[in-house]
Amino acid sequence: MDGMVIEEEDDCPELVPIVTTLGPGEQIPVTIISGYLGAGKTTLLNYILTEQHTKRIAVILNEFGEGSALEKSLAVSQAGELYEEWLELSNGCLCCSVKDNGLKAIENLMEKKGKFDYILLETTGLADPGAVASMFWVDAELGSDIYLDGIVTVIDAKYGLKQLTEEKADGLVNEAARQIAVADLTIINKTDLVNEEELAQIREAVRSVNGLVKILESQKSRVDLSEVLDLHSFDSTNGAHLAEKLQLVKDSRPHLDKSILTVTFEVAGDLCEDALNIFIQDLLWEKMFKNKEGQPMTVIRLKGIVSFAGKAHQVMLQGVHELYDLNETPQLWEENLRINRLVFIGRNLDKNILQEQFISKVLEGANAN
Ligand SMILES: Nc1nc2c(ncn2[C@@H]2O[C@H](COP(=O)(O)OP(=O)(O)OP(=O)(O)O)[C@@H](O)[C@H]2O)c(=O)[nH]1
Ligand SMILES: [Zn+2]
Repeated sequence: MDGMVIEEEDDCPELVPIVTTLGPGEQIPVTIISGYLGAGKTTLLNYILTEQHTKRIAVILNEFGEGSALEKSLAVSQAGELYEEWLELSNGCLCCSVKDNGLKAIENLMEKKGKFDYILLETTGLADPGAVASMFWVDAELGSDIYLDGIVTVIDAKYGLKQLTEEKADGLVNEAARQIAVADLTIINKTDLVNEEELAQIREAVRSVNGLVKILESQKSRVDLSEVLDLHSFDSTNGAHLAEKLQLVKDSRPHLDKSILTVTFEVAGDLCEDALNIFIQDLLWEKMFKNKEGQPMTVIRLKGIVSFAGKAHQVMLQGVHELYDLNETPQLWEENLRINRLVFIGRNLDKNILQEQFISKVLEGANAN
């Protein structure tokens, strides 16, 4: 090796060309499993692995090891058999680690072990699942083999309420509330530890944060897996299902002080597509909208079905943090029944202000400019 420059061993898993053996539409779903410390995430993973025998499932666990080193375990399960591979990641921050290395690590593993049918990703208890979700979402646009199927948040029936009401310094968003805000499905676990009244309280608190989320209850994270896997939460071919759901959403009562909550409204008519993009960007990126107290509205999750002038099909709107997407669904509008429905989950949201802005800026014909 005389005279040769030896490159430092990189912490990054080696780069592997992505050989796509999957046909179109054969992408692999990723379900993100989030939840506060000790809520029952690993218990849920283990339950899925023992119950689900027909799928080859890859599990990504993120646990903090000694010091700042994060050890990342990749395990593959088939018919309940587990084998593991360890990846050392230099970065203590999950979302950054995943952003830089995670997808490559998954693709790398698939190279070596063959394709999986499903990927489960357990985030650490304090992680923001929205940040992890965004990473898969961005990649989906780059034509990845992997797509985000849904975000599942496990909640501790006994301590969940306390975790939700914990005040954060400097106006930071409570992590437990954030995890519920971005979830497609929540599982209130450890129901054996509470009575009916306590269970009703936590259920109500979850609903007050996220008016759209499905709520299951469990002991030892035992839930019907058909309610957890293959949710297709972000799939525009699922537009009819979302449209139905949006009709049932109600504004949530602020349950907790300064909390995250859900607001929803519907407006009949056609929208201007460019104006909608500007409205969403002003809201998500520029944080231009303020509530009556002058605090900027922060949207964590956004969903909607909207109607564009001249388009026969319904369009699905999806947003997580600062990312959003508009996709045409297979659903056709019924003439004269074009009703835009939007649901916003976040902080400092003022429904009336949002709705007024939406009508004056985005609705065709109502435009004052
Ligand atoms: N009583 C009771 N205990 C449970 C239930 N589900 C899980 N546990 C226990 O709660 C503890 C935490 O469960 P985990 O599945 O490790 O929780 P986790 O969310 O993965 O925890 P972290 O990864 O440390 O954040 C374990 O001791 C479980 O056995 C339940 O339904 N009832
Ligand atoms: Zn765990």
